[in-house]
Amino acid sequence: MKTVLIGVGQAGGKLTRELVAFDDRMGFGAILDAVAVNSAEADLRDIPFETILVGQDRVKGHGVGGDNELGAEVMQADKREVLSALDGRVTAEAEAIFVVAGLGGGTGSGGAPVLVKELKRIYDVPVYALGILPGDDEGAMYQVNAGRSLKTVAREADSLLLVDNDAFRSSGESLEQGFDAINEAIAQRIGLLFASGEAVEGVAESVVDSSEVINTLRSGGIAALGYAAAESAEDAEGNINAVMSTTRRALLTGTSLPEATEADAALLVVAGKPDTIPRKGVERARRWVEEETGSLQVRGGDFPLDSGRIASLILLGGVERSDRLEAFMQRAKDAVEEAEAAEEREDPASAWSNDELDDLI
Ligand SMILES: Nc1nc2c(ncn2[C@@H]2O[C@H](COP(=O)(O)OP(=O)(O)OP(=O)(O)O)[C@@H](O)[C@H]2O)c(=O)[nH]1
Repeated sequence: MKTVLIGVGQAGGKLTRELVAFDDRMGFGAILDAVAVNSAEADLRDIPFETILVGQDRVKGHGVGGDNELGAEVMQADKREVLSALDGRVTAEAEAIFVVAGLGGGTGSGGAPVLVKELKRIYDVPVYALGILPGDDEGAMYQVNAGRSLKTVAREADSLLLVDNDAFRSSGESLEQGFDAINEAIAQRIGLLFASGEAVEGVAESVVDSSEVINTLRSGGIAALGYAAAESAEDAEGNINAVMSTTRRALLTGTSLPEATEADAALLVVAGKPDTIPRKGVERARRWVEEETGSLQVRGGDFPLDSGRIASLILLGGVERSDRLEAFMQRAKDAVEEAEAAEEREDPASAWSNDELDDLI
């Protein structure tokens, strides 16, 4: 799927940089172009593609300090600059636009929904968001920002592909220490998804096409991506069980949004050397995904790749009902209530000016 990426905020910019690096390293050519947008000048310094500084008159290049309403305002005020930087980058070849952002901060969390809405008015290709959820142990501000941003982005975008930072975290490591490794892991999975419609090697009928990705995301709402890989056997027959077990692991323990298994639609992509991909194993795995997700729309396809490993990549569309998401929204709602209670303690009159309390979930 030929894609144009827009990274917003620090996390958005770093993850976009990682995605571009992975696509280059693998020689896929699925990412047509990328830009990074931020209100913090320092965060744009290490970005090797076009950058746009927003909100300079308001925050003087210092970022919005986690204030996502300010993040939305500066994006709204400077949207013309961002959109004109995209001119000529979203070419006729582009099949999708992805806005990439951490949902817990200020610039990405506030700015991404504004940008998605504008892009949808201008372009005919689907506009997706790739949103990063804050870890469990991040502060209340991050949870509140992410709860609000998630709702708005999911409404505005054609689909919001969610990545939970906790899903990729190694034990004993702080979230910050792990960011580089987390970004690499996410970039590998999402990068394979972008490339999986590109069919670099092989032209068999079973090869997955970009339209399968788009159709899986068509139901809108929230999406997740699962991945697992194993050593490949020499031939297809020897990989029947491997495909089944990588598919199970991809869905049950390898998704970007843990415990998201119920879905409206799914796409199972099996990547590996064409003559080692077992038709029987792929069909069996696809039926298993159908049962497990409860979806009758499970698409499937191969991703021919010259590799000694065999991998399952599962894209899930419409995972709003997942326990993990409900738990997160509850966490965000609790954090909002706590913040409002603290505000009321300081200023009792503020209780009457606030109507957002019950609107979060
Ligand atoms: N996966 C991942 N998450 C990150 C990274 N950096 C920050 N985050 C997460 O993103 C959220 C913070 O968003 P940032 O992108 O740093 O903030 P911002 O959008 O630049 O906004 P301001 O700094 O407030 O202007 C937190 O929940 C972090 O856990 C990163 O490199 N990778």
